[in-house]
Amino acid sequence: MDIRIFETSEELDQYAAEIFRKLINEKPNAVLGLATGSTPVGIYAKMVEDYNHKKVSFSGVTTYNLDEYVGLTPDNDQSYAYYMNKNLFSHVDIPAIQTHLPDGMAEDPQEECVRYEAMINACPADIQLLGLGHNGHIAFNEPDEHLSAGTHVVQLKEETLEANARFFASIDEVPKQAYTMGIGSILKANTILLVVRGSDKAHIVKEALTGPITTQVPASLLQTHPRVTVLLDREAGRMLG
Ligand SMILES: O=P(O)(O)OC[C@H]1O[C@](O)(CO)[C@@H](O)[C@@H]1O
Repeated sequence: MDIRIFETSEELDQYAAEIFRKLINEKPNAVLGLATGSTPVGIYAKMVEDYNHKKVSFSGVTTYNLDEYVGLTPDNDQSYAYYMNKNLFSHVDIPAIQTHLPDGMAEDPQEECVRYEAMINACPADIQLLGLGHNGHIAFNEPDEHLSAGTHVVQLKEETLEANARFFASIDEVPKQAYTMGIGSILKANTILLVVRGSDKAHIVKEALTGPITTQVPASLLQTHPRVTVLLDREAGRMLG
């Protein structure tokens, strides 16, 4: 595991965007696994900057997002489809047909999971970007006695609803269910890029990266992957020896 700690968020964003730029320049038809939440916003901004400076083109790239809320339409400003358009897709030259998220409005959630999982399996990610939840969740794989390997619908934990309430008018508006790639789907990526910021995540960073591998800390399963790069700001990395 390659762990890097950055003095500033700007340096972290720059470094992460460079990883994507190099990959895409070497492999223009790269498959990117993408994440949402507050963590990757600055990284996407740098990727857009690189595109504007003609350092990279996304025209051949395919993307798969980790998750989506159940019941939100793509034009709902809290859906992850909306987030991706706002932060990345609408600013670069990626054709919409090459971008994929679970369909929050699918009529049959079970069928939607099967459809999404089949797509990911047919096209494994060259790189998977991940944020980290305060309880150790990755995508929406919440701590539990058992974790699912494939794409599935999850019931979000109270702490996740609380953490994500900041994006909604009130906690009651946060959808209670979400589609998420499973841990097995995530671990199929060739390379994993875990990004964490902030002092409030220092404890879970230490637990996930150096503690026992347990389903109670879903991110700890990343310790089993051969190619993981972890980018931390100084605050998130403060508890690592
Ligand atoms: O980047 P944030 O907003 O702290 O969120 C961390 C994690 O939580 C989620 O947003 C889901 O709650 C993930 O998609 C993300 O990786």
